Amino acid sequence: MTRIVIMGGGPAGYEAALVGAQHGADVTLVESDGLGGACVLYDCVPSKTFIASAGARSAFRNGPELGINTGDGPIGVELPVVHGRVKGLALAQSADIRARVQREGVRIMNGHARLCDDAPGLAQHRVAVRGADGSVEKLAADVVLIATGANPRILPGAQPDGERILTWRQIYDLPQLPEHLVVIGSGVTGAEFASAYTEMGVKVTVVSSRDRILPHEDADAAAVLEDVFTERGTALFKHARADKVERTAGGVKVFLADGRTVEASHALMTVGSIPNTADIGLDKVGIEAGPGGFVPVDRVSRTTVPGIYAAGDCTGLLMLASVAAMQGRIAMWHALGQGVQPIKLKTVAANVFTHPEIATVGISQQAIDAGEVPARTIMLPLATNARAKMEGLRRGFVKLFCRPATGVVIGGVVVAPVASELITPIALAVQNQLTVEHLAYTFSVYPSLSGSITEAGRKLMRHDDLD
Ligand SMILES: Cc1cc2nc3c(=O)[nH]c(=O)nc-3n(C[C@H](O)[C@H](O)[C@H](O)COP(=O)(O)OP(=O)(O)OC[C@H]3O[C@@H](n4cnc5c(N)ncnc54)[C@H](O)[C@@H]3O)c2cc1C
Ligand SMILES: NC(=O)c1ccc[n+]([C@@H]2O[C@H](COP(=O)([O-])OP(=O)(O)OC[C@H]3O[C@@H](n4cnc5c(N)ncnc54)[C@H](O)[C@@H]3O)[C@@H](O)[C@H]2O)c1
Repeated sequence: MTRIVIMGGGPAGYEAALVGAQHGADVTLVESDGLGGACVLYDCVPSKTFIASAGARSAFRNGPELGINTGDGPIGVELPVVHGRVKGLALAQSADIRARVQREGVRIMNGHARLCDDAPGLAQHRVAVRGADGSVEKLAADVVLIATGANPRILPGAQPDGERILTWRQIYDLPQLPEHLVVIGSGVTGAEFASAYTEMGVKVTVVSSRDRILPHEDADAAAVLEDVFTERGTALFKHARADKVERTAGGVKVFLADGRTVEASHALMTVGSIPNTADIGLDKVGIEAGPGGFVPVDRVSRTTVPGIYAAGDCTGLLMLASVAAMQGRIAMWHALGQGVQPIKLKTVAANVFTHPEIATVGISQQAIDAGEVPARTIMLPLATNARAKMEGLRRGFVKLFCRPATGVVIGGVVVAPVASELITPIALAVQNQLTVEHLAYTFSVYPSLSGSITEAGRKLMRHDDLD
């Protein structure tokens, strides 16, 4: 029986454990915190739960326009209830995952795992597990999966104190909403929290080292979000690198590299993550970490050392829970001799949970504009969609990209309140190489936002006829 040791119980680790157990392997999963990993306990699940509360508050904004009276004062936020719900849901999901993994016959060990081979180049590997009481157990393994995830990056001049200078993992302990929150970093994490706190009625300032919010996302989508921020009074400092953050009598002061300063009541640091790879014995097996400390892997999750695989955020491939889980499963299928398809990042659907949401799949507009990929494109503003008008939605759009000659769908972007749901038909088309004709002939419900997707298909199809 193949002995598998998995280091880390996030989506990469626990999904791999389930596959290993399903294929009859002897699987041990070592986790130093809780099952579900940082994803379930501190990052993805808590943030999306918090954002759900923020969204519930924003739902009242259109009330008067739609003839619904929501009273004169602002809509209140019961923060202890919001935070209690966030933490409760995270713990419950972690417990569900633990129970499921245990039910499948996986041995779960609580402790810190470290590779401890006597020398690099051995066919079998060993993992030392240090428990909370200091005891150490050494496990022999035919296959090891490194799935240790990542932690918030800390700026040397901005040490989080959990009170005023915060990482995104500390905000759920705040007793009250900040009076004025400065969010440092405008990647996906920064944008999501800036949007959520804005929707909660908090004054927010975003400090972005780049020329815009969401520098890695679709530029038109980011422009919509910037418009929304402007409308809601959320300030955006561009080309602004934070050097340090200091506590003041009443809050925090952020010092920007160009000499400007920003004062606020609280600072939220969202300047990226660093992989948990420093103390896991990579040197013992001869794995050299790549730039930024990430473990280099190929598309079937192999490291440079036979028998040792890596998956998830510690590889830095694409820091998403869905990608982590798929990398973990692929590692197990490969290790256990199952037929396996290498991971294809071009078919990954992703969503930024701002208000409105921004969902993407496939080839980006940027790659098309740069001439890297030939494509025909269409962008339909939601303002032309009948359902959007009924709902009072003015912002947002659907973009669709297809191959010039064949009309095969190669990507798309949706900006809408529920873009995370609307992207699926486009993702389905990209994954299965469907054409704009397939979309055009698909019945969408009338009236519906997804009608804009089938209409985009029709618009691109008509181009075909004219070619
Ligand atoms: C604020 C935020 C929101 C996000 N929202 C989304 C989202 O909406 N959708 C999405 O797809 N992705 C989201 N992500 C990304 C997603 O959380 C990560 O991609 C995902 O957590 C990666 O899973 P993982 O298994 O690699 O690592 P993790 O979830 O980090 O799990 C790794 C686990 O390994 C454990 N560990 C570390 N070292 C050791 C060791 N030596 N021994 C034993 N155990 C160890 C850790 O305790 C941890 O529990 C978000 C990220 C952030 C920061
Ligand atoms: N909805 C989701 O799926 C979701 C949500 C959150 C995070 N994630 C994933 O997690 C990963 C990390 O995202 P992230 O946003 O946490 O990190 P990131 O590294 O993508 O963004 C951090 C940003 O902070 C900026 N920055 C760094 N130092 C700075 C400084 N001193 N001053 C001002 N700005 C500074 C960087 O330029 C960068 O734009 C991404 O791959 C993302 O997709 C996904």
